[in-house]
Amino acid sequence: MTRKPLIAGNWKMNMNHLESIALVQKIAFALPEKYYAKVDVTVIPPFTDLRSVQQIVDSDKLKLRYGAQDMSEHDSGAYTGDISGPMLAKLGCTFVVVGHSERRTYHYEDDAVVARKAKAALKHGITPIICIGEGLDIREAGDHVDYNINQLRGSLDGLTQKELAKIVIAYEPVWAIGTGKVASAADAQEVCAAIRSELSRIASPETAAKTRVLYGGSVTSKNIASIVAESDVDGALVGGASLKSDEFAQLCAVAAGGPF
Ligand SMILES: O=C(CO)COP(=O)(O)O
Repeated sequence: MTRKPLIAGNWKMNMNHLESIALVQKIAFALPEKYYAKVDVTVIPPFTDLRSVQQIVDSDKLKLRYGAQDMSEHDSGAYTGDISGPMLAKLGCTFVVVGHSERRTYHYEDDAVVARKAKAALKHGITPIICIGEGLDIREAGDHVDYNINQLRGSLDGLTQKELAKIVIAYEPVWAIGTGKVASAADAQEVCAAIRSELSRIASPETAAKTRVLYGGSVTSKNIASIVAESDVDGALVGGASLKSDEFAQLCAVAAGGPF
């Protein structure tokens, strides 16, 4: 089965709403519409930018999609500072990242809460991009495959078969995030393939065959070609390189098999 690659630009805590308007317009200009037949592209701005991004995407009928970097497991209520699935759905978000290693580290999110957030996203028609990934100590000990599979199981706990068929997984080794130390294409393939076989067990072979498994960690327009050439890597979750319009557009064009 061929899976359409997905490139997700995670802006993290960068870009105010005015900057977000400029960046989306520049990406739209730099990546001609024809590329969207071969690659899905989404930006993942901070919450404060989503309304501005929505307005640009809607008014210019862009094929670019957008999503949020996190969401609450709850629909509403006394959860100061949190943002709910219904709020994101109302803003037209297609995706939400859950379980990013920065949330796991700085906000102490564990697999159980990640799984509940993923379930909440699906309840509101938003596709969760569920992140897993090992630290350097685990990689050096050679335990990375087992570690990621355990994290995957925990982060999917309680999802029904129907829900499992609607998710995106992102493998982001923590040691490769923001460090310039990209995993080799073979390293990315090893874990992404293991994720797919586990999905085949906990969901079904059909679901595993159609689920997009992304790689993230120091992805640029220079290394994306070798990463997406791997049979089980279906795109990338991109941090730093998603903040520059030309670089991000180039990266998406290469993921589409271009430039053409
Ligand atoms: O964490 C990441 C995307 O979610 C990766 O960040 P970098 O691409 O900056 O390494």
